[in-house]
Amino acid sequence: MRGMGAGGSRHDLQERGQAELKDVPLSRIYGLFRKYRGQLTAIVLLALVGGVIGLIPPLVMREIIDHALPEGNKTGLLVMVGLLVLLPLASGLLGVWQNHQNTKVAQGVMRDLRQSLFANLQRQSLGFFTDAKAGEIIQRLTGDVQAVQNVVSTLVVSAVTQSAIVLTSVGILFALDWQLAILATVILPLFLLPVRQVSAIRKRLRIETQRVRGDMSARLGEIFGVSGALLTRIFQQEPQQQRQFSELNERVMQLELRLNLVGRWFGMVIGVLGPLGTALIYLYGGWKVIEGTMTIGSIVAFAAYLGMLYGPVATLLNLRVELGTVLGVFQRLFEYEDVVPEISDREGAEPLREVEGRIEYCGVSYAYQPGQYALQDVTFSANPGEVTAIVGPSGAGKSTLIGLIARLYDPTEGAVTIDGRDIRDVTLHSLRKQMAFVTQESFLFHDTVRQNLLFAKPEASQEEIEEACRQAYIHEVISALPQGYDTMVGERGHRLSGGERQRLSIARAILKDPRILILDEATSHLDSASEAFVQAALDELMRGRTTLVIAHRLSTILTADRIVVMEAGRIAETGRHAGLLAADGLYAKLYRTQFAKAGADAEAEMRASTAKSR
Ligand SMILES: Nc1ncnc2c1ncn2[C@@H]1O[C@H](COP(=O)(O)OP(=O)(O)OP(=O)(O)O)[C@@H](O)[C@H]1O
Repeated sequence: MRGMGAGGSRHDLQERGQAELKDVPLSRIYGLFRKYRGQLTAIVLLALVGGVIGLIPPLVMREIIDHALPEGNKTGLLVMVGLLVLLPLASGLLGVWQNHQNTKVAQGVMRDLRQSLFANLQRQSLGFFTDAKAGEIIQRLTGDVQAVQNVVSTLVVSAVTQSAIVLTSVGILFALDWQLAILATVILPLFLLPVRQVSAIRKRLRIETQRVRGDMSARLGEIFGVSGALLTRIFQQEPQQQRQFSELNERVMQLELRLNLVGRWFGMVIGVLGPLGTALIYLYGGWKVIEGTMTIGSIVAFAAYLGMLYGPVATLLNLRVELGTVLGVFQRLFEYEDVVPEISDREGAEPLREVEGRIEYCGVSYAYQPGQYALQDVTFSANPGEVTAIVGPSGAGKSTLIGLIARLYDPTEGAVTIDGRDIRDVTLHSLRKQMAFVTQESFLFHDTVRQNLLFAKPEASQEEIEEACRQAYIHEVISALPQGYDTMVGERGHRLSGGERQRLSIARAILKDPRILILDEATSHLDSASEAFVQAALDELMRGRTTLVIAHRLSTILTADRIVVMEAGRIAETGRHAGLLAADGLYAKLYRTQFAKAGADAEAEMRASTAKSR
């Protein structure tokens, strides 16, 4: 199956909330953190020191109550109070530093992960993006990676330091009074039992909220993208979208409310249980004080320690749920890292040097899905400098055919060669350097006109850019824009007209100056003036290059050196216009239904506009 990787095929990529330890190789997670292990050790040590410092104040209070006060020792009192001020200060300062180090490590790991995922996504062939949802890719690269932040704070720091704090506190409790300590260690887990239940509920709610929020962003992206906004208005779907959105919106609100309410209840239970524990300690401990077997200072210290234990114990109880979530995130990220590109350089692939431009398809078949052939046994050649027009009904396999020459896909059977070399034997970079694609949808990035042009040739000078634009009959239009070549083209180039966008993408191809040109002529009808400009620009572009063109224009098929007629994935006929017309086959039928009509329409429009201008 295409796209199979160690993490499975891209079709298997799923949204998972939780994962088990056995599902995720820990060594791989460790690998991500390895280069930060020095910093991590420092973080854990700092957290331990901070935690231990935090444990001292109750002992100081015991000293004040049991010794300084009864003995009237003012100096001792001053020293102890000083300690009560300084200790939290020291632990606070350590906390700031440690938190900064935490974030540094987490951000470093996140940066490395994003970089590695981005690089792997860039290597993927087109098929990957046809199947994956853009929103999901963005979610993994931003949202999921963000979740890694929790790993450092939750797992590394919490697990180690909280365990240390709990162990030390329990040790101190036993040293203070072993009977009371046994009582405390028995009642504490009872009080904390609801914590697990509540956090499991909160976790579920949080995952659900994130999912609904994700849906909301995806919907908003579609609805308010220029194409979506246009479609909505044309089909007058505003009220329906309003309704759908308000449902989602309501759901987000309800979920957030429930999440908050569960949180509040939880806070309340802890708020009540905490003092209840303290009350029990005072009851039992107070009894012992009255009987003279325990000091007042010890009870105060004891109660303080007990209060300090709730947080860390709750965190430790939650650790399994947290660990599951974190592992789930890593699992999803590793899946993306593991998708093996379908198309990549073969071992020992050599660069394709300057070519003459002879293209041959030798017995090429291609199936998107096993057994379902979009192309079957296609054989033809395109001579250097000639124009080969590909025509055929919708779904005949024309786009698939031209995609193979740039190795957007590799043939299931057969081979495509350039100047006699199998294109799978040369490096992808050098292959694609030899060709330019002008597609139906002239995609432009949300950037300036200049940057969009430089995409084809980053080192091009202003003169080269302008020359290419002159040849594409677009220079005048650009010069008349408010900031000329520095004007932003708007989302997907929607500031420019369809014809202008096409000419800009033609200028981009001219700038690249390739030997091989792949064209997918737009089916949309431009007005005759625009059409004439686009045609003139295309003629300029095709001159002297080997051109494969999915033809929709009459002029293209009339002047083509060869016409390849496709039908249901096979070549039905090849030849030139006159010969094919005479043969009275599929081409003649297509010509009568599509091309002759398109030509007549264009001619009529041309005549009308000339009459009007007179
Ligand atoms: N990504 C894909 N996955 C599965 N099948 C596909 C995919 N892309 C195209 N196909 C199928 O392959 C066949 C050929 O499609 P192709 O786009 O090459 O036709 P076409 O001649 O360019 O059509 P049109 O003129 O309508 O653009 C069609 O049956 C189509 O449904």
